[in-house]
Amino acid sequence: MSESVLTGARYGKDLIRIFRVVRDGEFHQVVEYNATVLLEGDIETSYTIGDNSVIVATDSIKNITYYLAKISPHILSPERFALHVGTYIVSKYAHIHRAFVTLEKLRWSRIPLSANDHPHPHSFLRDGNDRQTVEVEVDASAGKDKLSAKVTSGLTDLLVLKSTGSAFYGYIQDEYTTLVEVDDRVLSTSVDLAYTFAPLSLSSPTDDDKLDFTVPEDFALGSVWDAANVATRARDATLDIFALDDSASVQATLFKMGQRVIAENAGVESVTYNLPNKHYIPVDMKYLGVDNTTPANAEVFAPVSAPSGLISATISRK
Ligand SMILES: O=c1[nH]c(=O)c2[nH]c(=O)[nH]c2[nH]1
Repeated sequence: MSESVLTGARYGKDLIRIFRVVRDGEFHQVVEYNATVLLEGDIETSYTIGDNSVIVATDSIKNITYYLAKISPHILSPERFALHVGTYIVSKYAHIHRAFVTLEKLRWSRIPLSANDHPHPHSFLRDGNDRQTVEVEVDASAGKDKLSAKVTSGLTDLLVLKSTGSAFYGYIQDEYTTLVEVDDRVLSTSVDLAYTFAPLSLSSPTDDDKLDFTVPEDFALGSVWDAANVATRARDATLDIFALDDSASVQATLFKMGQRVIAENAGVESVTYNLPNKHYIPVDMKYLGVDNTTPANAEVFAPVSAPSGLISATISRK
């Protein structure tokens, strides 16, 4: 056998499902997360010589995550909760140098009652399959008193469609071209968006029980400490541009979305969109003498589940 060496190792718990209620009398706030918590550090011997003494069991990683879901003051903010989990683990275990915490936040919105306009204080509705996403890396490799963190947030599975206001023409015509140029088409995509905040340095946690970081009081608007508003603005900007842009292509519309997220959020350094082009093909009825293919007469479409285009790009602050 030729010689080999371990060049990377990371482990932890995936698919930790968390639901948390925050009660204020009758008025409740709820969050539901799918979490992944992975660790790196001086753990090589667990792989190379079966040395389990360096392993924090993935079961314990799950238990820490649930404990922090119970006691963390940050539970309602996915960014801050992920930072708390990461900070806690790298601070508690001397040989763990990095924590990677990924959260998906599921939608639970208050039920608006039909009798009056007041949203219900403790009844909720899954009003969309899109999920907010957060990826946090807490790095203690420079020392436990010098924690730094990278935070990337975004959203996934935001399904949108527009029935006009999208064209596609002027592309390369050669022996492989069968696509017909159109000045009007159906455009649909499932938005996957990730935006990266400027790197953070975190204050070192002191309270052994909570191992928490502190949030600066004078945090800047649009920064990671303002992440809930950034998330709302990024989702709104994406939907606005999708609806209002007279789209020349998915590529051109994507770029405008990214430009707006950067312009509106001072703390966001770069934005990556992945946009599948979910094709809706006008059904050809010429054999019946019926025109359903010229853009003005295209009314019946066959949604095509595969293949789809896939357009992606990263837009960064200059
Ligand atoms: O907006 C589009 N971009 C493309 O690159 C492409 N390619 C294609 O076949 N249709 C489209 N639409």
